[in-house]
Parts: sequence; structure tokens; C-alpha cells
Amino acid sequence: MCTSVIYQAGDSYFGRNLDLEVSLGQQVVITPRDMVLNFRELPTLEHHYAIIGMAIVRDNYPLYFDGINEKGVGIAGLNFDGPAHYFPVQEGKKNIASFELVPYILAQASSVAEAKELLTNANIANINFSEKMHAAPLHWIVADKTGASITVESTTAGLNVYDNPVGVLTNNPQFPDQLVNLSNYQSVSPADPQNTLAPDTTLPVYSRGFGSRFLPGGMDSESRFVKAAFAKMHAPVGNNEVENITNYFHILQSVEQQKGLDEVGPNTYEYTIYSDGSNLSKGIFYYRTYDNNQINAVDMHKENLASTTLITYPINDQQKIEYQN
Ligand SMILES: C[C@H](CCC(=O)NCCS(=O)(=O)O)[C@H]1CC[C@H]2[C@@H]3[C@H](O)C[C@@H]4C[C@H](O)CC[C@]4(C)[C@H]3C[C@H](O)[C@]12C
Repeated sequence: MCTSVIYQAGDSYFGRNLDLEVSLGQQVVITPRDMVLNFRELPTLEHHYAIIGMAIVRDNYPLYFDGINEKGVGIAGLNFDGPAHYFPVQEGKKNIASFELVPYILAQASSVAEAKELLTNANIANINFSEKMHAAPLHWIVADKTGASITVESTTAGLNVYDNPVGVLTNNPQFPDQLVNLSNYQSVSPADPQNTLAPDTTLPVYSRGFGSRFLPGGMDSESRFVKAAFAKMHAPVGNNEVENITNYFHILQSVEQQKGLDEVGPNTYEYTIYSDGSNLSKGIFYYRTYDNNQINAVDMHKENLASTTLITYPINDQQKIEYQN
């Protein structure tokens, strides 16, 4: 499972938890402005916005899991196994392979509104990256530095682009159903509840956090959607960048999957392999991993974004304990 969130705190922060049972060897990858981006069914982009995100590189192509661009737009792909449906190439449409959607949007959109425009008359085409690497069943959240966000889902009904009023995405079911489910939890609150059940009877509030008593806590995607929405909606705004990114990771940690809790096969467990969060205004990409709680950062503006070749940073996966004696 995965969870993605946009959080506004002066600047906006966007990223995700990547939950899977096996690490795919991802790296932090910068695609500079003048690296030629080829598409299977769309014109080549010789120049475009610079991109930073988590990806694997195959045949010199960045297969992004999630990323942001220098204009403050972010996008993440999350599993959508079952409802996801991609179509054959259709004449007269913008045919985008699912693995191209992240670079397609980030290379060209400077806002969610522009991303929507890019998606009009689009078709997510059922094109595999290679014989060995088949299209993954995904849906996507796109967000920008104003805090706006949309959800993009391609199902048998066609391509749906929904406004995302909560700025959260997990996995199944389809996005409108996630919002219906969220309604069930609208009375969940950081404050103590009002006794409307038996107002004339004294019912003790025997614990702090009583208002969040009915918040779901499972690993499943509906539970994570509700919990992440609650954590994000009530997250404090920090006084500076360090406080904000710290708050951001606390939101993601509220739905982090510890090893051993989500069995996806005999003795095989899905877990939060990495969490990342970017400052959409400053172009700084932060991440932590399951094995390394320290926050690491790559600032895209410290690289030559006018260059023509991919820039990669290996993941810093070693736990660093600061011994105090
Ligand atoms: C598995 C990842 C999503 C994580 C997630 O949502 N897990 C939940 C699992 S579940 O609901 O509980 O089943 C997705 C996110 C981005 C995906 C990758 C990116 O789309 C880039 C390429 C695209 C290629 O078509 C397939 C390999 C791939 C490298 C993808 C592998 C995998 O499907 C990734 C890594």
C-alpha cells in the first residue's frame, strides 16, 4: 500500500510512503531541462521543466515512482490493482503510456490547472515499458504549491480526473468511494467529544485523545486514507523549513507500515520502504527509509539544471545513531 499527501505550511510539501514487500533499487533522480524526453506516441520534448524524484533508470529512461518539478508541481503513482484499466492507442487522442505520465506532467505543467489541460483528450495507453517490464496498475495524485490537487484514474469507464479536496491518496477503492467512506469519520476530532448520547448522564472521558477514538488504524487503504486525512488536516504549521518537513514526515508516519504487520504472502510482508516529501516552492527533495530514520535532502537547484544527462543520488540507507556517551 502506499499513501501520498500534500500539506500546506506557508510553502507546500508533497510526497508519499512507498509500501511494498521488495525494494526495486530506486534512487533520487534529477532529469535536467535539456535532457531529451522521448514518448512512445507523443512528440519528443527537447526542453522542458527540470524534475526530481524517486525512480529507477532503465535504458537511460527515468521510471519515476513520484517526483516534483521546478515549478512546484508534484505527482505520485500508487497501486490501483483491479480498477485500473489502460486502453489500446486511440487515434485522435493524446496517448500516454502509464510509465510516461509522471514525466509527461512534470515536464510541462506549472500548476494543477495546466496538468488538467494536459490530460484533456488523453488516453492512458496499455503500452509496456519493455518485454520484461509490464505496465503497473496505478492511479495518480497531482498537486501544486498552492495546495491544489487532483486524482487521475483510468478505469473501464475511461479516464477520470477528479478534484481532490483532501489532498490525500492511497489505493483501492476508486477515489469517489474513498470520499464516501471518509464521510463516516467526520466527527473524529482532536478535541474531546460532546456527550450527545445521554446529555443528562455524566459519562467520563477516561482518556486523552478521546475524540479520535473511532479513527481507523489498519494497514488497509481505506483506513490509511482516513488516518492520513485526519493527521494532515490537524498538522501544525511550523516556524521554519526544518519544523515543516519534520511535521510532514510525522503525517506520513501516522500511516507507516512496520515490517511484520501486512502479510502479502507466506512470510512475506509489505512495509514502508521509503517516505519522501518535497518543498514544492524550493525544489528540495527530502526522504527517509525504513532502515534510516534520518531525513536526507537533495536540492535540485544545487545541480546544473540546464544540462542534458540524468543526475542520480544513491539512497542513503544506513541508520545513523548519535551515541551521546
Ligand atoms: C508498487 C508501487 C506502488 C506502491 C503501492 O501502491 N503499493 C501498494 C501495494 S497494494 O495496493 O497493497 O497491493 C509502484 C509505484 C510506481 C511504480 C513504478 C513506476 O510506475 C515506474 C515503472 C513502470 C513500469 O511499467 C513498471 C515498473 C515501474 C518501476 C513501477 C513499479 C511499481 O508498480 C511502482 C514502484
